[in-house]
Amino acid sequence: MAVAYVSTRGDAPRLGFADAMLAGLARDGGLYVPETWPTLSRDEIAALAGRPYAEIAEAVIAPFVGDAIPAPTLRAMIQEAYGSFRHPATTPLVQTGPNRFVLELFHGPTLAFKDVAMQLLARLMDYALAERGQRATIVGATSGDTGGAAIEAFRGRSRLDVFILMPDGKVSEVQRRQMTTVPDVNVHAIAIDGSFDDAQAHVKAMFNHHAFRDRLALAGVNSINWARVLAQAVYYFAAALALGAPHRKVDFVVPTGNFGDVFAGYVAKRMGLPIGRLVIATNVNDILARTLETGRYEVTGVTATTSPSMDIQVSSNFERLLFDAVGRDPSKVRAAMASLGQSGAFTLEPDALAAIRAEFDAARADEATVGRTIGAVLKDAGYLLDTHTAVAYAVADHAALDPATPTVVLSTAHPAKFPDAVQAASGVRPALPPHLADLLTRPERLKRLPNDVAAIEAYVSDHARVLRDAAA
Ligand SMILES: Cc1ncc(COP(=O)(O)O)c(C=O)c1O
Ligand SMILES: N[C@@H](CCOP(=O)(O)O)C(=O)O
Repeated sequence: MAVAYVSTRGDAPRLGFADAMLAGLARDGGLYVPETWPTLSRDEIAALAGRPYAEIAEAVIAPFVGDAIPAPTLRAMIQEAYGSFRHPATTPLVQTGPNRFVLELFHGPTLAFKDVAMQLLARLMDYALAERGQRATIVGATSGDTGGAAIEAFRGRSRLDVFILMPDGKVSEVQRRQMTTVPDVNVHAIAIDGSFDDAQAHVKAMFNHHAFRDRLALAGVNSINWARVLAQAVYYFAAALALGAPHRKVDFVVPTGNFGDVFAGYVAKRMGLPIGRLVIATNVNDILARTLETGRYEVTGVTATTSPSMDIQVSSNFERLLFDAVGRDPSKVRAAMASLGQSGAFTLEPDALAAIRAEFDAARADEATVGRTIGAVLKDAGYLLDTHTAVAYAVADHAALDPATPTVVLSTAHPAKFPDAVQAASGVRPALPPHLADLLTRPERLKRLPNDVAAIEAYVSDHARVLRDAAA
């Protein structure tokens, strides 16, 4: 049966899978979520043990897609998407200690976990647009990895232009170059004089500017897009199955910024995967750790760290969790988001906080701890962590988790994306894999714009092929 999608703010059309995917942000400013959670039975989960990643992906994703895409077409897209990964397991597990595992999510083309969802999303969106004979204009915000993964996945696609906003000077050189060295005409890398939170706010403002959104046929590739989160739920299944699920529980520790990745773990749990604890690991930009501690979600300034992709204060997907935590009452979500817009904060009701604490723990790791962790894990386990993964590894070291339950630390990026920080912490300078070996000498193309949504809208309007074709 087809699942329908509703907005967390309750005032946008109820949509099917393809429309929700193409919509990105709901028209009321909320995020689409499934109206009900499809589940897999214990036997259905058990039957996936030992199956290839693509088969697990199909079993997890198909119930959310319903009849929007014929099953053989979906299967082919999934197989093609993960065929581009450099590891046969797609997302392999590496044991680094007693009951401690690292889930390597960085074997896709841009060396970050974003590839897992983005390689599939590009195929899903292309298919949906081709079915309708339409084009779209993607606007996205990045703190480093979403942009590169989106550009790689959508480059050269005739139905889509992609405009990515990054905070100028605040992503690593490798991350910047993955966005600026792609010559395809449908790719536009834009640096704004602001933070990731500013970039994300501009993207949401463009979606909430309905005349602009409709004229450009805007689409989103950030985790505001439900399909992104859905594709990320798959690796929780793959990892847990490899460690004995559904016959035993697994805990996950997730380096967190925009709350998409750890929310995907929550989705897997809602579907029936026996996950124990979901641990939110933040760097010193610790809004989520503070929220779980105090019940108050309060935005403060962003501090630059060695894990730049997690230098985020406004965690978009927290709104999806909030929706469930307040009993799916959209008026409560609207009130919280209005308060966030007006005063930069909202307070969780005691029941909502208790519901969140029932599933999640949260803690932060400071810069010194992250550096020490990279050095210690290399020394003790012979394993080189990237800085984001190290945040989660450090949090896992101190979390009150059951030692008898396997702990999986999500490794969201390859260390070679952050060579300076990793070298400073470990003495080892990680090398880029062969397909990116000449990245640092490729010519760059980057547009710099002020931190101003009107200037960004003007640039997108001037360059989007949707409008040029309409005018021709
Ligand atoms: C390497 C890396 N780790 C962790 C995160 C945080 O993930 P999320 O934003 O889904 O919480 C990001 C950014 O999304 C990232 O690029
Ligand atoms: N950390 C991300 C920020 C955007 O997150 P998303 O999951 O909502 O796309 C990045 O690296 O760009």
